[in-house]
Amino acid sequence: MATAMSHQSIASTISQSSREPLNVQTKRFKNNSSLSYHTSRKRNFSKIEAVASQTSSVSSHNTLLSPSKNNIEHSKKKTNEAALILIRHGESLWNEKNLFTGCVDVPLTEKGVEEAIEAGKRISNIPVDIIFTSSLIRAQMTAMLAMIQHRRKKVPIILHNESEKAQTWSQVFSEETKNQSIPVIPAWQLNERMYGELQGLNKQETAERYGKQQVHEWRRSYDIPPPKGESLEMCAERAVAYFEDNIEPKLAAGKNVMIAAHGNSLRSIIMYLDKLTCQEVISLELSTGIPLLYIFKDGKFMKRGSPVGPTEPGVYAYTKGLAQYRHNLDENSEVVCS
Ligand SMILES: O=C(O)[C@@H](CO)OP(=O)(O)O
Repeated sequence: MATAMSHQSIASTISQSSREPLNVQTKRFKNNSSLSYHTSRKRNFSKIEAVASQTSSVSSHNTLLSPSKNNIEHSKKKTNEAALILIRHGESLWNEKNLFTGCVDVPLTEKGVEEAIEAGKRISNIPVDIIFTSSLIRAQMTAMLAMIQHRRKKVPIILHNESEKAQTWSQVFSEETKNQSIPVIPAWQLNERMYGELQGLNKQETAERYGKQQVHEWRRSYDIPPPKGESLEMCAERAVAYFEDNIEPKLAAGKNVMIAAHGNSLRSIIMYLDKLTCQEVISLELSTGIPLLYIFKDGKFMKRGSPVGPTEPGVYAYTKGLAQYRHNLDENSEVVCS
């Protein structure tokens, strides 16, 4: 392992320029980086859909995402308000073993499965039209397990856009079925920060070997990468760019979005949403399996905390749209929950 890492304190290594809010930095990345930034039952459902929102699509290649008649109708009712749910995956087998995980693709533990189900219950009354996940199984398991709890009972379907054949072979040919589905878009850009030569090492043992301070810098500083890995800044460069280019346009079109990702890719996105400084993000910690709600309105993100339960009244008071959606779910509960 490379050992010639900086031993400066976190405070002294964060440069003046790196204290700029991330939105400023992101613009700089874009300029300078070579990285690519780039019946009654039916009526009831329609009513819920109309409130939940709205429009079409990421890519015209995938039939799940191409605008159906229903969606075209909904697009007429487009609002500029949408819900954004962020969720860090449930506990993984390597979280349990206290190993640096990064981009190693390990599944959830039983506790992680339970956390994902619990998270799903907490957000079961909040509309979700499209899901973005990392390409890693722990985030995808979390998204799927959470959505199985959702009252709307739509089926989350992973879009396979890795090749033309994969797209063609996974097409759906029923409009009705499409309308009862939620597209799940995997993106490597939302993956956990690549932990370099720390991946697979025990966190405690690494601290004993290299010193607590050094390991803390590797884990929580903004711009110090672990040996041959990504710093949070590098992770933000790809995760925030993906968010801006692919997720924000969906929210702007009134789509309700859920993102299932990782501790550090989500820390970098939250840094962008909350306009945190490089100092402030250091102390930001995310628990596994805890959903966080934002409302996107008029181009701004409003932090709404973590819904503690599906019936928490406060959550639905945030916007008229959410309250109406919840009301419609309750009115049609015998249909929706069957
Ligand atoms: O090991 C990892 O990939 C991450 C998240 O579990 O660890 P850390 O908390 O050190 O960023």
